Amino acid sequence: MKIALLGYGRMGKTIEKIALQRGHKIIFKVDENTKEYDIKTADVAIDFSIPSAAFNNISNCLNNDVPVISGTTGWLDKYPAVTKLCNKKDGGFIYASNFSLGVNIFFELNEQLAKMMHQLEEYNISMEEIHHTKKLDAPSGTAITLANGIIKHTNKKSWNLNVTNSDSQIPIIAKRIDDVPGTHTVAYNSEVDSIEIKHTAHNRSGFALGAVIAAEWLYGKTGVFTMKDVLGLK
Ligand SMILES: NC(=O)C1=CN([C@@H]2O[C@H](COP(=O)(O)OP(=O)(O)OC[C@H]3O[C@@H](n4cnc5c(N)ncnc54)[C@H](OP(=O)(O)O)[C@@H]3O)[C@@H](O)[C@H]2O)C=CC1
Ligand SMILES: O=C(O)C1=N[C@H](C(=O)O)C[C@H](O)C1
Repeated sequence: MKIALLGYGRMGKTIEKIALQRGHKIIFKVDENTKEYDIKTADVAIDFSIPSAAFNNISNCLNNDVPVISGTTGWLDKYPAVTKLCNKKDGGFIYASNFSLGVNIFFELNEQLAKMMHQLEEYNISMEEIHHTKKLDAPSGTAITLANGIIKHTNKKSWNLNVTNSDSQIPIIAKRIDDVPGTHTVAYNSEVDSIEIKHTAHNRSGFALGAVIAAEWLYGKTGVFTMKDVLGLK
């Protein structure tokens, strides 16, 4: 496939390596300084840019009939508008807060655990995410997906960043340390014990491989999809 990379930072560069290994061509790379490009020449676009740029990047692809994958976090207030545009244009779109296979299994595990824990009032839930110091958004998109997975199965109504426990909210502690690629922990603590599930990314290759697999899967399809569709977890 001819792939356009919208965003050529840490993730864009890792995706390039994996896409080339899998026999794809990178036809152009867009960063903050790219003035003009013709998105129509791409078979598929992969957006790993910045929160303020993602919506325009995605809309430009959909308006030009180019299927698009986005892993950029921190722009989801505009997700309903993207869904509407994608359906109107009969385009193809996938967003995932985390494209790695391991995290998508972790998402399933998190929901199963939440279902098991929600009757046990003696346990307090909390979450922690740790990322590198260059990260622009907090909490991470992955932490928000995990929180939504818990909200679906419990009486928690929302999440709260860096605030201690409350009955209706899930506290998420966000830490920024050196070059940590991404570590997420969901913990249930009682007076007598703790249960924790944790995913630790050792590098960015898992995110990048998942994004390229998602792009391969999306090519030739129309609709708004998630990694559950790509991985057959539905
Ligand atoms: N879903 C997932 O699996 C994962 C998601 N992410 C998310 O992906 C995003 C990118 O992460 P990362 O690569 O680490 O970030 P980087 O800061 O390393 O890269 C961001 C890139 O976006 C570029 N950029 C800035 N403005 C625009 C624009 N208008 N159009 C296109 N590109 C632009 C930057 O250009 P310049 O260098 O010129 O400023 C840079 O190349 C983040 O939102 C992060 O949270 C990260 C890992 C996994
Ligand atoms: O910014 C990052 O680096 C990452 N962002 C994603 C997120 O916000 O969840 C995915 C991963 O944790 C790395």
